[in-house]
Amino acid sequence: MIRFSVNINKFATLRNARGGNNPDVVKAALDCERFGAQGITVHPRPDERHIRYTDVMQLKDVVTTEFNIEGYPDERYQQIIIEAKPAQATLVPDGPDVLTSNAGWDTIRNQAFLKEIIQELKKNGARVSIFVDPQPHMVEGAAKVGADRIELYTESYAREFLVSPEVAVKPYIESARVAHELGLGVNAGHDLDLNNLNFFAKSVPHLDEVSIGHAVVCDALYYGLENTLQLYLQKLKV
Ligand SMILES: CC(=O)[C@@H](O)[C@H](O)COP(=O)(O)O
Ligand SMILES: NCC(=O)COP(=O)(O)O
Repeated sequence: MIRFSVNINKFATLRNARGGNNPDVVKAALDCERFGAQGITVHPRPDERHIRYTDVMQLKDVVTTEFNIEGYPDERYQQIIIEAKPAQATLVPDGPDVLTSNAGWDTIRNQAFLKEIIQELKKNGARVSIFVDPQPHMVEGAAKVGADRIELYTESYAREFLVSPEVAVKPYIESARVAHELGLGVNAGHDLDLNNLNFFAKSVPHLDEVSIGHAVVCDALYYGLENTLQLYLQKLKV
């Protein structure tokens, strides 16, 4: 079974646009769980443009599915992991000023840094996943630094899917195989949507989890949140 984690960042973007508490991000997380999500993902960025530190601290007490916290592992992020104790910590190499995540880790160049951070995060009981491009040597690097899982960065899949789904998915199939052989779990995310998800889920072996946020919230505007989550869950039945 491929697990579906809903990234709730964009609920917070909408809330922050008016300064009040509408939509209520905690309620959104609980509703996503009620409608079938098997995990809740957040990516609290340093400028708190969507998820805030205080959201994470409220969510940690109420999320009953897998809580996944993404972020660049600076001191602020490490402190969040210590306090929130999520089931999964997903390390992303984003600079503080990026619009959204735009690359995977260079697991070779950052070997020493990642090794040390991962050891520390694991002391807090978190499973550690690292965000990588679909390149077998980066997956091998992820195993060497002690990650439990990789998250395959699917932006290029989503873009190239529009031209040729088979070509787009090829590097992901290869990377997932390598990860599995090395004993790593396989997550995936970024720009997955109702059009491209089923082909990805059917094609990529050993897929444990996808995290999807932006498209879920866009689709919910048209179909409603409960229907939208059901549509995504259907696409993951392979
Ligand atoms: C790590 C990742 O893949 C991202 O998709 C991320 O969580 C999205 O972040 P934003 O919602 O800030 O664009
Ligand atoms: N890890 C990817 C994620 O959480 C959501 O990415 P997106 O669906 O908002 O692009």
